[in-house]
Amino acid sequence: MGSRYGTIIMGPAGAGKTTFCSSLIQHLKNNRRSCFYVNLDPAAEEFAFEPDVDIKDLITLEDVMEELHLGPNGGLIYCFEFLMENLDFLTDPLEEVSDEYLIIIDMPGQIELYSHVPVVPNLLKALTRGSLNISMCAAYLLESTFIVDRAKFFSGTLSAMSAMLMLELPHVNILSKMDLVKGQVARRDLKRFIEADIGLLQDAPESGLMYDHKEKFDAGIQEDVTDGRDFANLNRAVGHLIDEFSLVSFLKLDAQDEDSIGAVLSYIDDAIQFHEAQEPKEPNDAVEETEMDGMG
Ligand SMILES: Nc1nc2c(ncn2[C@@H]2O[C@H](COP(=O)(O)OP(=O)(O)OP(=O)(O)O)[C@@H](O)[C@H]2O)c(=O)[nH]1
Repeated sequence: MGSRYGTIIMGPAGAGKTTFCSSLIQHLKNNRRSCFYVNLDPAAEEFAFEPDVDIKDLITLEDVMEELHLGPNGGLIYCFEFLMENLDFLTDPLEEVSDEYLIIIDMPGQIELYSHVPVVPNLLKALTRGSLNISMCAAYLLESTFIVDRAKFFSGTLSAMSAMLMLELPHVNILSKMDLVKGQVARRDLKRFIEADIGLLQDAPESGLMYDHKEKFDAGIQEDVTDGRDFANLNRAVGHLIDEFSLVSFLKLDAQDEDSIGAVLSYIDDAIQFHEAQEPKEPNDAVEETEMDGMG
């Protein structure tokens, strides 16, 4: 069991990470729970709740891009490497956080951070091992509106899977912005996406065409059929990969809905075994018993 408990909120740009953090903090406050909010996005601008630790007090993306003439992605990697060299900036305040707090870490949206550069795995190792010993769950957000475009959805699913494999943490995948999913067809489709049904990749097996290609096919628009088949084969292979891992499923999130936030939080709590840590500890029990004895 950890000494501290936390969740790291990840996902592509605009997936709703900061909004989810704010809703989660509000929900925790409503339920008289304590939280410790860490912003690790060196380009973040506005927060509904002021972070307890903000990477921008150490380094900002704007300064790095200006002074080192780096682009946004290179600049971001530099910011994280700088953070790793000055890790006390983050670990010292976290040392003060006790086990009844939920530590919430808001991350930037550049997905290369979760796919192939080692800086985030290294950061997480530093937080989850050693004296901090944070029991941590990764929450990976994808926009539910992606369901209108299956190729995007599956590329999102692959990015979630890549993060799961690279970070080696308990993982909760979340479909955000559920309030934007409207209409019967969208809701019917959604059911299949929640469990990442690979059959979706083979919706048009007779033609071997993907959704977008099928629409063009139905509309009589000429396409290079060989490309379509290759694409379908690739999709099938990707589908089997996702299926074989059986790891990718999604929770639904509407950041404006208190029940929806509560449901996602309960998955996070389970993943990090938060409630087990809050049960009365034996030494306290012993103190209570002694006090009871004294009263007699
Ligand atoms: N309708 C709806 N909009 C949402 C929801 N969550 C976030 N948004 C909107 O989506 C946009 C992006 O939200 P953010 O929370 O800034 O997303 P982010 O993932 O932190 O973005 P980056 O930090 O740029 O990667 C904002 O305009 C939000 O208001 C939601 O549950 N429903």
